[in-house]
Amino acid sequence: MTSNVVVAIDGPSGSGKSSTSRGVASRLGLRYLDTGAMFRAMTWFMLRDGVDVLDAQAVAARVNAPLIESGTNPDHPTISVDGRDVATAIRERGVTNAVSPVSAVPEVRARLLELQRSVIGEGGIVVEGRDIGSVVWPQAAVKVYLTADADARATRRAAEEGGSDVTATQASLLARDEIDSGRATAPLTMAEGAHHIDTTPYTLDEVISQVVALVAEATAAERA
Ligand SMILES: Nc1ncnc2c1ncn2[C@@H]1O[C@H](COP(=O)(O)OP(=O)(O)OP(=O)(O)O)[C@@H](O)[C@H]1O
Ligand SMILES: Nc1ccn([C@H]2C[C@H](O)[C@@H](COP(=O)(O)O)O2)c(=O)n1
Repeated sequence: MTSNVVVAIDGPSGSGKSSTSRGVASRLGLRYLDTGAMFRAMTWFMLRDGVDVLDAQAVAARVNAPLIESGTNPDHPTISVDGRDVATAIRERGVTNAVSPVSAVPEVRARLLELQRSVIGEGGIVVEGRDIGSVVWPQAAVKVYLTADADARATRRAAEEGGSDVTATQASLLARDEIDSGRATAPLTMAEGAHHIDTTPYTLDEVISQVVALVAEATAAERA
């Protein structure tokens, strides 16, 4: 009975959205959509095209040019731009530093919103980002807002990157949070009806189990 469910997972940078969402989708046999990867793919395209990413008009003028495609298998998610696999390229520092200003351009959000909704379609999917429960799919059966202390987020991310400097990593995460929370269109916010999970004291497996339990509860309530 979870087949058409939509699970919306939002939260600040590095709070555990991707790992939790993939784990939940895998356990429940659902699809998975990483909307951050779509914004990163758009940013990668702009940088490759030589667009000044701080010039909102220049970004808006090119917004319809790239074909962005997301594969939704949680065990092997993919992302491509004009048929080219950009899964690794979109995680590079240049994209990470430019993605928040590009994401604040209303035309970028409008184009990707349409794409995100078309992928969600009939449901059966875990979708993660910043505005999924508030804007993209406010009718989601389960909405989760993940957070973690800035120290925990930076330590986890630095370890994932193979020992990056924790202080610099934390500064980068917090800078993105500030732009993502402060933008005029679809800012990062906890959606109405969302369950807040502070992941700081929990292992990834424990957080996945908590979300799986919320999905079971919501789908049981729907059946009753
Ligand atoms: N509950 C947890 N306990 C310990 N480590 C965790 C937990 N959740 C996630 N992690 C680890 O923290 C790191 C960041 O997690 P993840 O990439 O899922 O965050 P995110 O919110 O999707 O980040 P971003 O917004 O930058 O895409 C990863 O290395 C992940 O394995
Ligand atoms: N729904 C979303 C998802 C992502 N973004 C922007 C803001 C993030 O800083 C950036 C990269 O996302 P991440 O890979 O860190 O999840 O994309 C957004 O504005 N809305």
